Amino acid sequence: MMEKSIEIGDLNVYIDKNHILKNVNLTIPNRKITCIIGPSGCGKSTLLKSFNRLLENTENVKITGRVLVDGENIYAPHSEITHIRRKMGLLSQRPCPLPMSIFDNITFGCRIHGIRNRKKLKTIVEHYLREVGLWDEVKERLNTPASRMSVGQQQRLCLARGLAVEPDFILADEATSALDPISSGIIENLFVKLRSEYGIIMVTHTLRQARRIADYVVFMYMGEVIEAADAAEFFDNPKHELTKKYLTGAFS
Ligand SMILES: Nc1ncnc2c1ncn2[C@@H]1O[C@H](COP(=O)(O)OP(=O)(O)OP(=O)(O)O)[C@@H](O)[C@H]1O
Repeated sequence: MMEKSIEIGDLNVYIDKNHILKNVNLTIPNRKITCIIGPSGCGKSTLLKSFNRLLENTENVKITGRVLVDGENIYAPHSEITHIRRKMGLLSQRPCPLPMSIFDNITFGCRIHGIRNRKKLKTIVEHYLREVGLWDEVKERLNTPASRMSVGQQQRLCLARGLAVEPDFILADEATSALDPISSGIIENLFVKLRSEYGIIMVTHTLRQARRIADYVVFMYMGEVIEAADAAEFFDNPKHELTKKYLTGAFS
């Protein structure tokens, strides 16, 4: 089977006439952790949002170019948004559990996609809570509100909720920056475990985090992709002057 990937071609994004993403050409590999790094405001989140058409919620946005997910241009006129989003699990900076029980949080997406059988839903809940290492912590209180969990647990719950709809990719926007070091480490370790099954794309502003877990690195500066390479190559043998400066901490 052909490996799924995200291919970005001549992607330009304008917001209020500001040129935010400048002619981005890039292939994001599947079954690897890709870290998008670069200084604040360089367009990391905008690039991530372009992968599941989240930018369309922004006012005065204009997007040109292609994003091919699994060979399909998600910006083609007849492309359907639910179908695209199903391929992408999204993890935001702050955990955002739905205002319902732990159980219902996990099954929310499945129910939208038509799974109603209670026994099947129970199996799904246990499977994905185990996948994120939460089962033993919460199995006795599946029907209590998710909001009562700790922030770190909530973030793992949100990850489990995303996984439950069986996406191909996980998009994580600084998904550990609001967490304490222990919870943050748990999420990092989960990403490392999950990369055998999913393409994980994470925006991070900590270079150290990228050094710890990235397989592939995309370095952006002022809306442009300056350099994209396998992590070992990127960190040990950067090609571009700007990359070298960024890695030595000349700017951050
Ligand atoms: N909704 C919006 N309206 C206007 N400008 C926006 C909007 N979203 C992003 N921008 C602008 O686009 C540029 C890129 O923003 P983006 O959030 O993608 O950068 P980033 O690299 O993720 O930054 P950070 O690391 O600070 O989160 C910034 O100049 C920002 O001000």
